[in-house]
Amino acid sequence: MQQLNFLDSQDASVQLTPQIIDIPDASVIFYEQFFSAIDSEHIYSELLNQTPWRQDSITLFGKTMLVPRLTAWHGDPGKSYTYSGITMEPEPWTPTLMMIKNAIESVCGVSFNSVLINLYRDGNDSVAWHSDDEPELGENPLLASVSFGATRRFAFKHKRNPHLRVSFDLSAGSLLIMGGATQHYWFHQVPKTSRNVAPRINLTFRIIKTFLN
Ligand SMILES: O=C(O)CCC(=O)C(=O)O
Ligand SMILES: [Fe+2]
Repeated sequence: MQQLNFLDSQDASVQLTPQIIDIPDASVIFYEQFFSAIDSEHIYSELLNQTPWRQDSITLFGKTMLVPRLTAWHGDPGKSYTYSGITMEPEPWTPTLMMIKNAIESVCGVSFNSVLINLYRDGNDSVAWHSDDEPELGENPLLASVSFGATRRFAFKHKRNPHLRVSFDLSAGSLLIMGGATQHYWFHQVPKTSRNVAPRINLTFRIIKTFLN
């Protein structure tokens, strides 16, 4: 088995047993502690300092507002991505991002070509109900979501039966994998919280399709 706590090989506190999030019409797997606490702290401060954070705005129903979080987009050259009307050209992979990508690819069994990074500065930052179903992600996208920094709540809501909801905490070092029909049938969100929370960084690794793949 591959050594996953690659930054500090003395720290064996990683959890390599996946949990299945048992919801209908979806394929969701969760590793509560994929990266150790020590590795997670290290990765968090590297990402916080090295990432070219952007503050985007979106226009909805003629009203322009700031996106309630900072974002960055890294990936292979040419894998541009349109997200809520914003087209992003990818920044290059950094050694930190490559290390995370290699670690998660070893359990996902695919090769990701891009990553969207979100910085939730405090409890006022959030991501509203959505599904990652943009056409460039393909029919049944596989998304791997890694979190560092403060713990935030993550929730799923079924599109056809909104009473069907599941939520759980994403803490530092966790890995959530969504595949199969998940994006067809479910929305997800990270709601605002009135609790006094420190910043959180989330990365969603994605596969952007082009005419070549
Ligand atoms: O921050 C998270 O856990 C989720 C982010 C997300 O859903 C997205 O960027 O599409
Ligand atoms: Fe998402």
